[in-house]
Amino acid sequence: MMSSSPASGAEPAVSVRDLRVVRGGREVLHGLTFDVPRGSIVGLLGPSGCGKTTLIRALVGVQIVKGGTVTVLGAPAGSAGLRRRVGYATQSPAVYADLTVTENLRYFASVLSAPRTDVERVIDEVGLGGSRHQTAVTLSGGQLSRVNLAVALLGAPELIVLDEPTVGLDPVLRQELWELFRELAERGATLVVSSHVMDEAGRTDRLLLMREGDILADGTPDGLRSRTGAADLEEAFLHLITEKSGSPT
Ligand SMILES: Nc1ncnc2c1ncn2[C@@H]1O[C@H](COP(=O)(O)OP(=O)(O)OP(=O)(O)O)[C@@H](O)[C@H]1O
Repeated sequence: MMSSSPASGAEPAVSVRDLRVVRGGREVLHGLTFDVPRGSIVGLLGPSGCGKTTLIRALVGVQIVKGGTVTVLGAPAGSAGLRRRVGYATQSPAVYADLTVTENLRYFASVLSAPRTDVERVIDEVGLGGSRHQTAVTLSGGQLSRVNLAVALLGAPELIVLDEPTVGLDPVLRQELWELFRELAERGATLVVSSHVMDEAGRTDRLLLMREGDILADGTPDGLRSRTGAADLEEAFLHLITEKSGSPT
C-alpha cells in the first residue's frame, strides 16, 4: 500500500499506520497505511459505505480506533494542540438554523479563537457574500454546505478535512469550490477531501481509492490511469477492483 513521502522530504501532514476501526461490532477499516504530503490535495474516493467518513473521523480524532496510529501534523490525531490547526467539515452541515450566516461564523470563530476578521474572509472565499444576513434556515442546501465549509476554513487551519463538501452542489459551484481548494493548497494548506464522484478525482494531487474498508490504490490520477491503462478514473477504479477480486461486483 502507499507510503509516499512528500517530494520536499518534509514530515507528512498525515501519517496513518495499520489503522483498524470497528463499528457496530464489525471491522470497517482493515489496517490502512498511507501518508498525506503537506500542501497537497488528497482525494478519498470510493462507493458509499467503503469507510471514507470513518477514516475522516479517525483523522480528526473523533473515532475510537481498534489499532494502529494516526499522526496529524506531528501529533496524535485529536490532540488538544491540533484543535485550531485542523479544520473539519462534516457531511451534514452543523450550523445553527436561527442564526444568520455571519452570526454562525462569528460564533464558531469565537469557539475556535479565530480572529474576527476571518469571518468576512471565509464568507467571501465560499461565495456567500450575498447571503451573509440570511438565517441558516432560509438557505438552500448548497448554501448551507458552503456555510459548513466556511466554518472549516476559520483560523486558516494547516490541515482541512472535508467530508463530501460538494454533494448537492451544481457543477459551476463545484468547480468554484475545487478552485478554492487549489488556492488553499497553493497557500500551503493540506486538504483531504472525500467524494464518491469520480469526475472530481482528477482535480486532486493524490487519490486514495477505497473499497470495503481497504485502500485499493494510492497514487496520482495520471499514475492510476496509466497503471491501469484506463481512459478515465471510473474505468481505472473498476479495473483495480477486478484486479483485486477477479470480479467487478
Ligand atoms: N454509527 C455506526 N454504527 C455502526 N456501523 C457504522 C456506523 N457508521 C458507519 N457504519 C458502518 O461503517 C462502514 C463505513 O461507513 P462510512 O460512513 O465510513 O462509509 P462512507 O464511505 O463514508 O459512506 P458514505 O459515502 O455513504 O458516507 C459502513 O459499513 C457503515 O455501515
